[in-house]
Amino acid sequence: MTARNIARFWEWGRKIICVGRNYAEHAKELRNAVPSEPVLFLKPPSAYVKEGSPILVPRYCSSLHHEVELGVVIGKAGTAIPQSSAMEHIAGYALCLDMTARDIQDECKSKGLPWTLAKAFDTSCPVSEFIPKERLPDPANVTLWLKVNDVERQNGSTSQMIFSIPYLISYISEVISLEEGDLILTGTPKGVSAVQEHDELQAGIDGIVTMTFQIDKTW
Ligand SMILES: O=C(O)/C=C/C(=O)CC(=O)C(=O)O
Ligand SMILES: [Mg+2]
Repeated sequence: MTARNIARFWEWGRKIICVGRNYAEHAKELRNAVPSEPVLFLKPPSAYVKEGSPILVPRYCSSLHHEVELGVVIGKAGTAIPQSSAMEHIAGYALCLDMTARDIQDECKSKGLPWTLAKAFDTSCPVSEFIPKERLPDPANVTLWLKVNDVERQNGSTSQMIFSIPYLISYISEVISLEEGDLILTGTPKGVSAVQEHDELQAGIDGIVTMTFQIDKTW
């Protein structure tokens, strides 16, 4: 079998594990309590979208929100990984968007239902190019930003995360074994807002990566 290229992790069909409410200011802007344990949910591999293809608004959604997040790409499989060796399991990073059907999420929350329709639809996980680990030596201190039609909406540092990357890898891998090519979305800083058809989203990590996506309708 040909060796797969980790730089094209989004083609591997591996799982996407998302962490929610990992920034206190974002938890507060949505009137949520700051969590004492990580909040986890999943996206399927069909959620991936790369630059050049549009982010699609699900037919049933009337409030699609952007959430810019640092993604961690797993390079070495593991179960119950100790925090002390967690960083050894990372191959690299990607800038990611956790696109969220906020109206549907609110409805799910009020009914006590899972967030699948709000978080796991096709194109709900736009990703940048792969960032090799060596290019981001201090992932706990990088600034993520996002603009909609050239207006800045999000700008936050990963230093504001409640749960660190080693803690998240350890916590997740106690429950869900991590495999090479898996992606962990580490949560969004404050400033999430709604986008419309034809909007242009630009996001970046200064000096490391930028990416641009257009919003389109599903039909
Ligand atoms: O609980 C809510 O109202 C919303 C939570 C999220 O969407 C969590 C995230 O995905 C995040 O914090 O990044
Ligand atoms: Mg999120």
